[in-house]
Amino acid sequence: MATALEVPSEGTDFPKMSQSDGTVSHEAATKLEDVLEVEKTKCKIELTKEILTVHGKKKHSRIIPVVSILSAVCQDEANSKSQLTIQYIHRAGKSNLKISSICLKGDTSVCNEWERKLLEYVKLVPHRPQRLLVIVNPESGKRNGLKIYKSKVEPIFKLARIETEVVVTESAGHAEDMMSSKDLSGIDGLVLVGGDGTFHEVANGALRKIQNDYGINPDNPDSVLRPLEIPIGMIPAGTGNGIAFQAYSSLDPEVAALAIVLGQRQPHSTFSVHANGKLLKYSIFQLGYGWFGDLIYNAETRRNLGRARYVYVLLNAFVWNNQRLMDLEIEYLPETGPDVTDSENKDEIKEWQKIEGRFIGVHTFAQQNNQDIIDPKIHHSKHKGAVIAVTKQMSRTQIIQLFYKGILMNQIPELIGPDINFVEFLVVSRYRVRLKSPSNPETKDGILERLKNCDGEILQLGGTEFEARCHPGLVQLYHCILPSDEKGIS
Ligand SMILES: Nc1ncnc2c1ncn2[C@@H]1O[C@H](COP(=O)(O)OP(=O)(O)OP(=O)(O)O)[C@@H](O)[C@H]1O
Repeated sequence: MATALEVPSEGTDFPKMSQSDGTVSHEAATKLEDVLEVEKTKCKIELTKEILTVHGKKKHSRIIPVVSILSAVCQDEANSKSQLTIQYIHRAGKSNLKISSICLKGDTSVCNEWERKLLEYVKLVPHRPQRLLVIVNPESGKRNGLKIYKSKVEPIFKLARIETEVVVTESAGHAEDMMSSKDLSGIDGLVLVGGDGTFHEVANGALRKIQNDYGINPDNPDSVLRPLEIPIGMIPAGTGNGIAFQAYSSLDPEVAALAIVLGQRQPHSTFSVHANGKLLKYSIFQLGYGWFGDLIYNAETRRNLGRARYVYVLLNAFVWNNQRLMDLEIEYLPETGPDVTDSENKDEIKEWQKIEGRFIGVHTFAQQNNQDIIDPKIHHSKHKGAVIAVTKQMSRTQIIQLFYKGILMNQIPELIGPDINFVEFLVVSRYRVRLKSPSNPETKDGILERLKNCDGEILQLGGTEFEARCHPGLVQLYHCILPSDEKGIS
């Protein structure tokens, strides 16, 4: 039997109803109590603003946090009796959220009152979305985004009584253009149905809009940017869906929809990428120059292969192993973070540092802001910067190490060790890259030197120099905390 006890309410950012001093408010302490039937057995039912409790034999009893209630629906039966069906979200396995239900029977007037009260309390749950803007890319992945939305996501949003405004994109760039002028007042969250590219467009449009609204010059890397106030959730319907996997540890659209209903959110660092005095794009997930950009360029030229294109480019990279070495000058502003207890680091003055050499590329990893940054020297500090990886030429074994253990599996800490001496990890708040001797822009190398992988999309730099600045918490992602993640969440 599934019980709602599996939903953690301690040690996570599940929204809580208690007051800031830790006490439960008078209203929350007020209980609604009744006796209703569960499978023909009379059971005592209690409801506070935080918990619904069904007392009874083991198979009937439940403790269901109000935050996890998906729906409460009362249906009339004969003789002034009704059935109240309560659906709730709970964990099932490591990376899964599931819906279970319990049916309570009793007098119609009592069941109606319970339905009313449950819905009232659910509406009070902090962060629970009531109105969402949904952007569907019908061309992502296997071109089934709309079908996924209609069959798997919309029914969940309807059960949760979430109002939606749905926009189906008509062309590449539509989502970004729309978001850059869309009035988001009254909207609690943005949901996109698609892949990483659609996420990137939605986030970029929304971030541009908010800087514009507040009169902030986004082109200047010194500008302090305004964070996006509402979270973004991704329903995986693309090819790679890396952002969705990072957020939910699952590529199941129903898990994503349930996580969005729960309203859990995680602040996330974002890079602004600048070149020639202009903001080019915001990057939320990954930013790769050199070899990491080549991979995405090669993958995009094989879009006809669908998901297999990523395997194709990796196999190619592995088999041919013809890495382009580039003479790079990398300047960076080290980030030591506010909570560093290590006295060695405490008084460190942040000054631009420089490394130069022949590298195959520079890659930036996605950074959730509540997690410890990965740096052996300052491992336990809560950090505000981001890790960039400056990579030297790799052997085939090292390529496997980097991809299997590192980027694809998102297990970067495992990369740090004596066998990872081909990557220099730097914790930065800002960095600049300059290619010292660029190739002719008409040649293949020249083309590759002038582009980046920005969230899995090709970003044209218009030159061979760029600057990227990390903005902690600029966006928030709907996500799903798994038990193994709890210690990393404050
Ligand atoms: N209606 C449309 N017609 C054609 N292209 C579109 C449309 N709507 C969006 N696009 C473009 O489709 C591109 C690919 O979308 P997306 O990245 O979401 O899917 P994907 O490439 O299959 O997945 P992933 O990026 O996760 O591998 C985006 O760059 C977007 O600009």
